[in-house]
Amino acid sequence: MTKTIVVKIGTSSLTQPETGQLALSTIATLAETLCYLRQQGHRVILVSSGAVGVGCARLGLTERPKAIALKQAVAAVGQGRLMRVYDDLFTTLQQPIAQVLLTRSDLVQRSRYLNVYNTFQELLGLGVIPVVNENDTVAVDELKFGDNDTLSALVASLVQADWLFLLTDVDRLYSADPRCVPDAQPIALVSSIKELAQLQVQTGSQGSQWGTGGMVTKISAARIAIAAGVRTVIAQGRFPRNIEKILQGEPLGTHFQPQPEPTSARKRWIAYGLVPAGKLYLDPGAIAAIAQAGKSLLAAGIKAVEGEFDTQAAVQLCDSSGNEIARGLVNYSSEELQKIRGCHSREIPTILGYVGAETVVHRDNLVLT
Ligand SMILES: Nc1ncnc2c1ncn2[C@@H]1O[C@H](COP(=O)(O)OP(=O)(O)O)[C@@H](O)[C@H]1O
Ligand SMILES: N[C@@H](CCC(=O)OP(=O)(O)O)C(=O)O
Repeated sequence: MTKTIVVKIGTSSLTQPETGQLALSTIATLAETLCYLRQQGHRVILVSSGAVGVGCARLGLTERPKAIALKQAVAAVGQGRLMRVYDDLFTTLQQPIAQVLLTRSDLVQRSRYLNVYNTFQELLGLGVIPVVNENDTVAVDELKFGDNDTLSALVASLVQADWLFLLTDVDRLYSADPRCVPDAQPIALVSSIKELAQLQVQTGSQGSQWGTGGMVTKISAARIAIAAGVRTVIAQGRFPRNIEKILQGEPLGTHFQPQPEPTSARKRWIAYGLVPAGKLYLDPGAIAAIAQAGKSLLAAGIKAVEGEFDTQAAVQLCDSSGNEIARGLVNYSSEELQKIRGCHSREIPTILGYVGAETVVHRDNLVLT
């Protein structure tokens, strides 16, 4: 049966750790594997990092640049080289590919989000393998995916993929970073988001020398993807053929089982496409109402408002410690919410001088995170 498969490969797998030069045999095997999947009739998307790493190698830089303008310039050098290599390999295998460079803002605006969706559908319908990366050269800090793990999960969610493979330089997720904790325990299966929280995996904050985000971003990417119904696997990038083995049922890597009832496409856009513009701190009663009873958020349950935003902005709904419980689109601006927070809905017309919505976030616009 045709499956939609998103494969993300990180810089640490695409380049030689010692020199930063391209790991050509890995990339060639990856190309062969993805072509094999296409021949099996699957729809395939590759999310490839490496623009900054390859750009550094091309320019003789020995460290990942920290200054934003330099990083953006280096990415512009590396992205072209990377695509050249991919196109040579895939063309040899008679497989057309496409370059898709995205920024966060492409997913924020609903019309652009739908446009990106349509473009992916057309490319996949044409039998093309889209090669996706963040458009590092133009991305601004406030509107960035920041790492390709998140980007790949958002792409997998957008196209409603069946599988997301996060290929990296370790063979799976461990209870702690195996580089620092030699007796860290391998984790084969994570069966729910709740189980993931209970496992209390230690990730450290750092990835490998050239990678961005380490395991933290892979775990949060897995969370986004499984909520969208996408089975996610963290696996070793040096052996791309393992993807075929995993699809045939071999127990390799760490599997994250998808949520049985995926969140709807619109709610996924609210939760992960939009960038939250503020925070609403809720009292325990409001948290129980939205999280357990599936109700809308009313002004009475809001204790504090953070940030400045207009009506219809996306905001985070948090407990008193600031832990996010849900996201939603607000029916009032931050200025209005400062006046009506803690009040009963029937008082709103008197306080604001007009009749507004009864709810602050309607349950149709609210998604638990
Ligand atoms: N709990 C953990 N299990 C496995 N690897 C971990 C863990 N915590 C941190 N890591 C580190 O994450 C690194 C992979 O992240 P990163 O360098 O960003 O890879 P990539 O370039 O593939 O995105 C591994 O090399 C490993 O040292
Ligand atoms: N967009 C950046 C990649 C950022 C990133 O997430 O890198 P990695 O952790 O290696 O997957 C690049 O192409 O260099």
